[in-house]
Amino acid sequence: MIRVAVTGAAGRMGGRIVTAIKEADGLELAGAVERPGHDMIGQDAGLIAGCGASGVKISGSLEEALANADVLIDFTFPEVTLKNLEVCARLGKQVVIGSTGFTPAQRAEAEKAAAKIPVVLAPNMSVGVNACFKLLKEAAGILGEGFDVEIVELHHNKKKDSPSGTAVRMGEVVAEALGRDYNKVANFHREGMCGERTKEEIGMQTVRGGDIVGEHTVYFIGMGERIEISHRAMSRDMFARGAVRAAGWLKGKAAGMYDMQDVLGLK
Ligand SMILES: NC(=O)C1=CN([C@@H]2O[C@H](COP(=O)(O)OP(=O)(O)OC[C@H]3O[C@@H](n4cnc5c(N)ncnc54)[C@H](O)[C@@H]3O)[C@@H](O)[C@H]2O)C=CC1
Ligand SMILES: O=C(O)C1=N[C@H](C(=O)O)C[C@H](O)C1
Repeated sequence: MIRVAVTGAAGRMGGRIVTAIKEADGLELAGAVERPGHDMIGQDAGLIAGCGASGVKISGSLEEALANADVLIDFTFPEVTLKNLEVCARLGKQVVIGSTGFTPAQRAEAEKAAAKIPVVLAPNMSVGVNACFKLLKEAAGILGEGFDVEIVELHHNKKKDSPSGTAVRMGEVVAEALGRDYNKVANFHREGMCGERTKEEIGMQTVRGGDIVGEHTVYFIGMGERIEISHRAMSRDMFARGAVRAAGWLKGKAAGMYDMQDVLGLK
């Protein structure tokens, strides 16, 4: 049995992950953590998630939640994730990270911790989005320079980072396939007399509102034709199932940084 602890256990993703662990074969919930001072500390993690009593109380201490766990699933925020990674590296626990919004410096810090323990870090745990990454590489390779690339993402009004981690990864995949540097060609802002679109830029547009779970479209816009590769998430459950699958996959893996493409055998 693989014993899993979950951070952000009372959050939007945390509750779905607690439920997905309950539904998975070969894994069990061994710990749950929330931000110190959170109202749900001391409550049963399964009851808070709505999937029935789990016998695991939400703790305010990561060390306490990890005491009986092999692996941590962390969907919180980059600053919190990096602190949690440090603790896991010290205790020799495996980690699955779904948090998004890492700066390049924060990403480098995560890579450093992953030299000591096996870590899966992915901005999107769904099979569909990971299939889209492959399709985008192929589409960009076929369409080449003749098509303008624009990426639009839509999410709920509580999302804190922009653009989404998934949109950034989509931009990186397309840029790499076209021989461009995403950090140089991503254009996040057009306003006023900003001039004509350059051939190289990749436009990154963000929409926020209501309860949209997550939608991403990459437009390849040519002269007289347009290709759109879209993914729409209808619930958070497939993200949670992907994270749980990654937690099972980590068993026996060497220290290092992995992503969902590794877990799904798409590399
Ligand atoms: N990789 C993927 O497939 C997906 C990634 N995400 C990402 O997951 C992250 C979380 O998203 P949501 O669940 O919507 O946010 P949320 O705000 O609902 O949940 C985050 C939870 O973390 C808790 N938290 C804050 N500080 C903490 C600490 N020190 N220790 C333990 N818990 C702490 C908060 O109290 C909250 O309950 C975001 O970065 C989001 O972009 C979301 C969906 C899918
Ligand atoms: O915050 C969210 O909700 C989501 N975040 C991820 C991202 O930033 O790409 C994945 C998903 O779209 C939901």
